[in-house]
Amino acid sequence: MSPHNRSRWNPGLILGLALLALIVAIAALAPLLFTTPANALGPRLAPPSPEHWLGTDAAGHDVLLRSLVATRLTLLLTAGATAIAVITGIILGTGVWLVRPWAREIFLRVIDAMVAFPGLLLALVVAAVLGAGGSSALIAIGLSGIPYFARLTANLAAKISQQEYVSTARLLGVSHSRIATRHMLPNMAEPLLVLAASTFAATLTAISALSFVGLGVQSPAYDWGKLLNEALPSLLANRPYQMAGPAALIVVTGLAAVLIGDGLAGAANPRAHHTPSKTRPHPTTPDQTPPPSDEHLADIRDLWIHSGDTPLVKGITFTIRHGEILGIVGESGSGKTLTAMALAQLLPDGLTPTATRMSISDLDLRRPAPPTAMTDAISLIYQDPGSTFNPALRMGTQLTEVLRTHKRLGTRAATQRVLDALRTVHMSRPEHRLKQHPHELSGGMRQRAMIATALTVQPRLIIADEPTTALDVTVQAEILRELKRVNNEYNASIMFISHDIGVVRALCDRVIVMYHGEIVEQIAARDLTVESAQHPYTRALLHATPDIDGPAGEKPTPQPAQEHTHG
Ligand SMILES: Nc1ncnc2c1ncn2[C@@H]1O[C@H](COP(=O)(O)OP(=O)(O)OP(=O)(O)O)[C@@H](O)[C@H]1O
Repeated sequence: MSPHNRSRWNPGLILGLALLALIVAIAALAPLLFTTPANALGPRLAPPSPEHWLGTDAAGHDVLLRSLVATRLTLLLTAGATAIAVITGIILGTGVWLVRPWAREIFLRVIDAMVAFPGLLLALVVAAVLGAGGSSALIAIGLSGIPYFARLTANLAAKISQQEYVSTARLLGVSHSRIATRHMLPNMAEPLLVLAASTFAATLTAISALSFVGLGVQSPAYDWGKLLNEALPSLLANRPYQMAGPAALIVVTGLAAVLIGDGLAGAANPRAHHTPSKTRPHPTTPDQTPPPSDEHLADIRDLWIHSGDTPLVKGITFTIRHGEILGIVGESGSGKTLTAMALAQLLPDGLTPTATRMSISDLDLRRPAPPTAMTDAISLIYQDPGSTFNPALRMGTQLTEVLRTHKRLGTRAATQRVLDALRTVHMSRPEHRLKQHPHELSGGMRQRAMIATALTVQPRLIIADEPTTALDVTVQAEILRELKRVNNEYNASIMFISHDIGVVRALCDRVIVMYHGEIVEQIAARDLTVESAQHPYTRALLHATPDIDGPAGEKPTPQPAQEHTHG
């Protein structure tokens, strides 16, 4: 989509709406005004003249008047068939991502097979079975459009279903229908509108084609396709003007649909109305009490994660104490994220975890845990604050969702809790933020909002997976300070995944070094120096880290991390 399409009223949309208004006006008025003169018989096969602008047909009907009268029936048939294809296609295409993986595979293969079958041929078969006529054409073309639309919707939904806000909604136990309607469909609205508009244009030609070959609308009714059919002998006899009326109306209507789809797509995109914010932080005091402290919070023993027969994480064992910040470092692909996702029960399809023990307090994470228990146990802060939130929903709706869904708080109480948390993490103008969409907040603000969400539910473990990698270096330091403060003031344990040894050393108490799916070293953060590290891989990592010269044994305040790339 080009940038100029992102304003609410763009020239394409205006032109499309004007053309559609014209066509709809013709559809509404022409049958009322011209049915009788369109049925009147005059001279046969007359050329264009002041009385008959586009001439007359073989029976002596005025071609222009019949083209105008046919508009209503053609539009109704096209709209009906489009509605069948679009609505059913959206339901199927979104639904496949909400069912179990094996059922999804079957559905997708069936849809693929149906897409491969030529749509018009399917429509011909259906029309032949149901008998020729307008309503059979409507059903036939509608049905033949479903697989195509379902496949496109499924492709869009595939991407959205992997977004972190959908994972989070699943983690929170939000119902399938709600995930589909609140989280997935609004984020597919833009491409779906464009697709619906092009489907309308394609349906128009398909319906007209069926009538043209004699399987659509039957006499005495007529649509544009039927008029083209009747004009065919004239075309062959060198009288092309008899086709001009229906042909021009088909082109204009199709053009209107495409222009509107493209224009609406720009308007439907919430990011199109971005107003950057210019406010400053507004610090206030926290009002929450620390949870009680025991010894070990998380206990993971012999955790394996397999993709088919391939082990990706190979029997790792570690614990996290209450109030501890555990760093996990290691090169890209060493299994850091998968370990975290296994704890959160959010491993991608196809990956299987096994462990002799995997628990947070008394919650056994080897079995599906109830959503409320998971919410109390774990909060996630992802790397990319841009995809953490649903771009179609206001921050207030998203930040209060967990409190409304799981803590059963009313909207007012939930909002108050969120506001307190936002103030705690030094979010500027928190009331205003709740009314904004995620794209209106900077990356740092979105990460603060994520930390605030963690504060509102007070989980026992916060998993932060490279939470500052996507941020500006100055913002990184602030976010790290907030994490440290949350840890200090609320005794929240944190599992902090990072590539940045300097940050890990500054922030964490203890560090796990991972390499090829195994833990090669567990070491106190203050010992994370070339001299103290035991394993050659850890020493190699430390050698490769330029900013590790802080005084050993002393824990510095988190400093702005070096900018680094994420593998
Ligand atoms: N869905 C999946 N299917 C198969 N293999 C996967 C899947 N997800 C990750 N892997 C593989 O598992 C290994 C560990 O991945 P993981 O994302 O945990 O690494 P990481 O240490 O977090 O890396 P990074 O720092 O780049 O995020 C990698 O080799 C990766 O290619």
